[in-house]
Amino acid sequence: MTTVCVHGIGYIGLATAALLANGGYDVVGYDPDEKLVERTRDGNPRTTEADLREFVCDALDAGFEPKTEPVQADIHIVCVPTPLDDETKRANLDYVESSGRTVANLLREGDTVILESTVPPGTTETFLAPILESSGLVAGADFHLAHCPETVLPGNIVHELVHNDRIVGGIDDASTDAAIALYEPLVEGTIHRAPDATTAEFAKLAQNAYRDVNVAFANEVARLAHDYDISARSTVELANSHPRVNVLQPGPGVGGHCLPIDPYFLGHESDDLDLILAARRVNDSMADYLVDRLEEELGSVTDARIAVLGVAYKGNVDDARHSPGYHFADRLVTRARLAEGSAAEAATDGGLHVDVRLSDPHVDDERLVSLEDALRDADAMVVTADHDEYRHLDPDSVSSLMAGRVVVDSKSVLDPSEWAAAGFTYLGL
Ligand SMILES: NC(=O)c1ccc[n+]([C@@H]2O[C@H](COP(=O)([O-])OP(=O)(O)OC[C@H]3O[C@@H](n4cnc5c(N)ncnc54)[C@H](O)[C@@H]3O)[C@@H](O)[C@H]2O)c1
Ligand SMILES: CC(=O)N[C@@H]1[C@@H](OP(=O)(O)OP(=O)(O)OC[C@H]2O[C@@H](n3ccc(=O)[nH]c3=O)[C@H](O)[C@@H]2O)O[C@H](CO)[C@@H](O)[C@@H]1O
Repeated sequence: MTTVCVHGIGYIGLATAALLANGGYDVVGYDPDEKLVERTRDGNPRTTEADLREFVCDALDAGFEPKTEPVQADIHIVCVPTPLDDETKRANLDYVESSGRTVANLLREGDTVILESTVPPGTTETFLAPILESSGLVAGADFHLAHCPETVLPGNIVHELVHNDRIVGGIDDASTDAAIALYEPLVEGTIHRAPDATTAEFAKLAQNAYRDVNVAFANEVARLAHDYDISARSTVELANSHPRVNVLQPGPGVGGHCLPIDPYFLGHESDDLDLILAARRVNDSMADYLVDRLEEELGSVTDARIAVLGVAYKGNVDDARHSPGYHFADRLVTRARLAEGSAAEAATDGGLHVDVRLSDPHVDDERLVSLEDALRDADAMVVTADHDEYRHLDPDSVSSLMAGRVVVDSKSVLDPSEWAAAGFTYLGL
């Protein structure tokens, strides 16, 4: 039986390991995080996606072994984090480097190494290959090496893992063949053969930058529509009746640990980011824009009590990385401080000058309070994630808790006429 060692069993690695184990491969999932390994081994994986939980439990029954030690294997799959360095806006490849060294120590002639982490163009060939070659083996000649980017959508991972198309790019044809042979029996989507690993890396980043740019377009349209005092939601719906137009939905900004990061990777060895950087700026500025809208209504946010509903980066997920909700809360605090003094004072001022109550039914964080505590005596309610729970909020019950009657619905989850009928000033995007 073909043996596989998946390096990193976080969100992507765990699902990939489970897919392979359920498909008949002999799979070890190596992760240095002892707690993660223990709870995964106990059938309690760190996920709120019910079908992923079941998928992992099936994999454990099929022999999948989570371990804190890596093992030799015919195929090594690297699924480690690739965060963005906030200062330099460059990819931090430290985890890829250390994982590469681990694999180099285990590598045997004829093995295959697949990098699934999202990386800047050129990483597989010019960064990972030399690290693996410290084993004394030569990439292409002695072992196969390919990039196979992951494109699953959080919230729908098990379905997309099987049904999405895949892009596979090896450092040579034999490497591409070896990687395709691994996924082919398990995947129902089409497997696309990239001309090389760098093209596969680039294509993955282009997909995420494309989506980020398109959300930025929707956000700009929403801001323009407001200037004409018309509804962006209706505008987008009408514009999308054209057969070749599909404007996305405006929102409080773009979160998660892919879309706000991956577009910068495209500029790793190039100065030519322009539109893509502008889109990043537009999306990041949505939090300030929402504070502006709130100030237009409240006069000032200083000393206001604001209930922020939803700190997950999008609806019905528990992930709060690069969360628009938290970003909005930070901008509220900064604005309230600025109103109290100079920018220099604001930077050092420990006082808050605004009472921000954060709430989210999906996220586990000690800063969060219950929905009722967030809304009690609040001057305004701001929805920043499209959780299903918020679609069913009853305006009369909310009204009985709040002091003010202002609602900002940045994700279009509420019915504007229903909230207006209950006496609220409804601010949408
Ligand atoms: N989450 C997504 O939606 C998504 C989708 C597509 C691609 N990606 C990409 O996949 C990669 C992994 O993302 P994720 O969301 O699974 O991250 P994650 O943080 O959930 O998991 C990464 C895991 O790697 C482990 N790890 C760190 N160093 C290691 C090492 N040297 N050896 C073995 N394990 C190590 C960590 O302990 C962690 O459990 C990233 O490059 C990400 O950009 C993520
Ligand atoms: C190209 C693509 O599809 N890539 C996906 C993406 O996954 P994701 O979960 O990050 O993607 P989204 O669901 O788009 O959410 C991102 C943010 O954009 C906001 N948003 C979205 C649509 C909209 O109309 N208006 C918005 O405002 C939303 O609220 C949230 O904050 O990256 C993963 C990792 O690489 C991929 O694997 C996965 O395929």
